[in-house]
Amino acid sequence: MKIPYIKCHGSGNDFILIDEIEKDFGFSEKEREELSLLLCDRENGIGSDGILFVMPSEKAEGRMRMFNLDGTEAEMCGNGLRCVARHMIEKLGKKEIAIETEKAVLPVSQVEEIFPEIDTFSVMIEPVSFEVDSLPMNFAGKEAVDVKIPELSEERTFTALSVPNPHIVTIVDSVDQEELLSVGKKANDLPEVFPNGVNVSYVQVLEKNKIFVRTFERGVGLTNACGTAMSASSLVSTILGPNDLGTPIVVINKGGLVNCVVEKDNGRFSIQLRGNGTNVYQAEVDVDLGALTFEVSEKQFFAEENATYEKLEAFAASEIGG
Ligand SMILES: N[C@@H](CCC[C@H](N)C(=O)O)C(=O)O
Repeated sequence: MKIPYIKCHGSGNDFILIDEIEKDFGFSEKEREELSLLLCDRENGIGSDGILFVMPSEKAEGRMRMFNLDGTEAEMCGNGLRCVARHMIEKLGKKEIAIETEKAVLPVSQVEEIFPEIDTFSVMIEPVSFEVDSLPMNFAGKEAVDVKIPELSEERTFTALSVPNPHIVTIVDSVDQEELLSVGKKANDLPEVFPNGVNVSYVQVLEKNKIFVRTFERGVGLTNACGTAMSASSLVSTILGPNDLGTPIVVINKGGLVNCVVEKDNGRFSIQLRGNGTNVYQAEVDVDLGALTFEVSEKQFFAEENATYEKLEAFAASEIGG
């Protein structure tokens, strides 16, 4: 089976984008899982944090399904949605469209650059809920805001929310990556508390409306960035920290930076996530799922936009002393 794909990323959170609108491969659910396991593998595969399947939709201009590196499907993917938004916006020649995701049809658009020469895409992150049932999380209370989860840490307090994939967020003085790795692993090996697993983020407030976020992603591990996690972290650091509603919050991550605007309307929160959707290269992969082998054709790199992105990356690194 020959599958054309685009290797792309949002803030260094990298994906294999497969356009099923161009060609219907008729993938079964098992094949989507197998493709993710085979192709995302960092050692023996193409290597990526997940696969973005772009599909036809009856409700919007397109549909996104996102599978993690471990073959599980996520309800939502913020960085991935920006890549899909870019792909569909360029394909249709429109600036504003809607994309169907697992839990909602979401508006996406091309917006003002957040960094010089970086084509910027805005995606709406919703529905947002603090109800523990929405993650789900087993907890003695309807919400878990700034609470201890003794199974994870004796000291830290966490806030649980779905956006709509499950997240817990803690605000720290400085991000300890080893601790995050250990807490992330524990949280995803704790079905009695998080039956579906959970994304875990450590957030450092750099200044008002500027934060640094590191995330242990469910189904992947530590990634350069997680769009829904940066959105969740912006919201939590607005409620519990100094950030403002309705104002762009600069979110620095290991792979770059994004802006998040947290809004509250009629008691309901939503978040606009704005950032890059960068194409690294395009190629074709010839996959034999029976033999679990594949071969990649010659890659055509998008050299100019990758060079431009390096400037943003260098700037983001300088913001955190890297
Ligand atoms: N990196 C993504 C989120 C991907 C899904 C996540 N690992 C999950 O299982 O919920 C993002 O940018 O939001």
